[in-house]
Amino acid sequence: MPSIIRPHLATRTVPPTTKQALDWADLAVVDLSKAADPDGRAELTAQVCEAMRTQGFFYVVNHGWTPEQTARAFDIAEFAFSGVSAKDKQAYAATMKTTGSFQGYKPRQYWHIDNGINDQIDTFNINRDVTLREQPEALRPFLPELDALARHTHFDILHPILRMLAQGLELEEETFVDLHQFKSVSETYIRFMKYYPRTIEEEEKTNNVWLKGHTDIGTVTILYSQPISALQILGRDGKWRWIKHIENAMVINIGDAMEFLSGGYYKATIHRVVQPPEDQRLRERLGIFYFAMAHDDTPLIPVQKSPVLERVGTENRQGIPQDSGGSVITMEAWRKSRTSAYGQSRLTAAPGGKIEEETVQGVLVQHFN
Ligand SMILES: O=C(O)CCC(=O)C(=O)O
Ligand SMILES: [Fe+2]
Repeated sequence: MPSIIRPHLATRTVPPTTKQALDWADLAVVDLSKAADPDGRAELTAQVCEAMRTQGFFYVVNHGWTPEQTARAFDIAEFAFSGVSAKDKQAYAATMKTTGSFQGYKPRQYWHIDNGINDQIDTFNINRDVTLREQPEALRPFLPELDALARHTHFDILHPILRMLAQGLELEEETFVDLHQFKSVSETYIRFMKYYPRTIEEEEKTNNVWLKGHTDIGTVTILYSQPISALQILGRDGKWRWIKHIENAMVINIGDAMEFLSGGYYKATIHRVVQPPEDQRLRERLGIFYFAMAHDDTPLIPVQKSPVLERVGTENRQGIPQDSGGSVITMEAWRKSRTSAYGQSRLTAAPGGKIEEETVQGVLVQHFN
């Protein structure tokens, strides 16, 4: 393989982890190097399925990407915000409302959080096929590295996880991989995300919530672990717990689309982002994510012929998404409706005041404060 030219970039100083004792979520750590042989895979499958049926989140380590490669990816993520002009960010703005796609730059303050307060988050999203759209000139020299990042995450992390999720349903191993080909019409994309510290008023009016509790739209979300603590998951006991940073690990969770495809066997876990603990409060928080979606034309109905689903039945918390005529909808229709509504739609407060709701394609979607 020809080696990739790596243009010079400033090296980010990685912020220290918090010293505070937080109520950490106790998540499984999956050693992906064991996936190479069948016995190891069987062991991991049991671990992954248990994690998905209980916590809904787990870590992946030994995934074949070095700490140096991860650090470089964060340097590029930083540059995507600091090295691209405001004019270009506007020229390459994401058009969620009109296209239902997050591709491009989302400016700060686009999403409503609570009580009239909007987000302080920049996002930049790029399809895994980095050639699909034109990108800002400043970013073009980094496209080969972004391509490598997407391919690594897709083939070395996403696909092994999808194989285990299929095996957990006693399906043919490639069932979900076949719905997530790298070369396909689908939205699967890299996201860079930068959170900025907020004013006291913003903190007070949102109860310190930076990104409302939600489930992800797609099938599998892969988050590059980073040191600023702020991500929390909602436990089955109704308690929010913090996700702890593990160096060079990935944090994995599934989204709505996998919940639909698995007939509710794997559940999309609710998570949110809150103000970091005191010793990290003034820092910016930079994130890298890989949001996987099934091929655009995939109908979001439970996969057929799963002996597990035949035994336990499908119990889908959210039901099956369908259009106004009652037809099953596709991944494309789901992601577009959710994306255009997100942070913009009028939500209805559910009794108790903590949850707001909306109906998207016939399915109840909840947002937590
Ligand atoms: O910033 C994080 O850690 C999580 C972000 C998130 O949940 C999302 O973008 O869907
Ligand atoms: Fe999320």
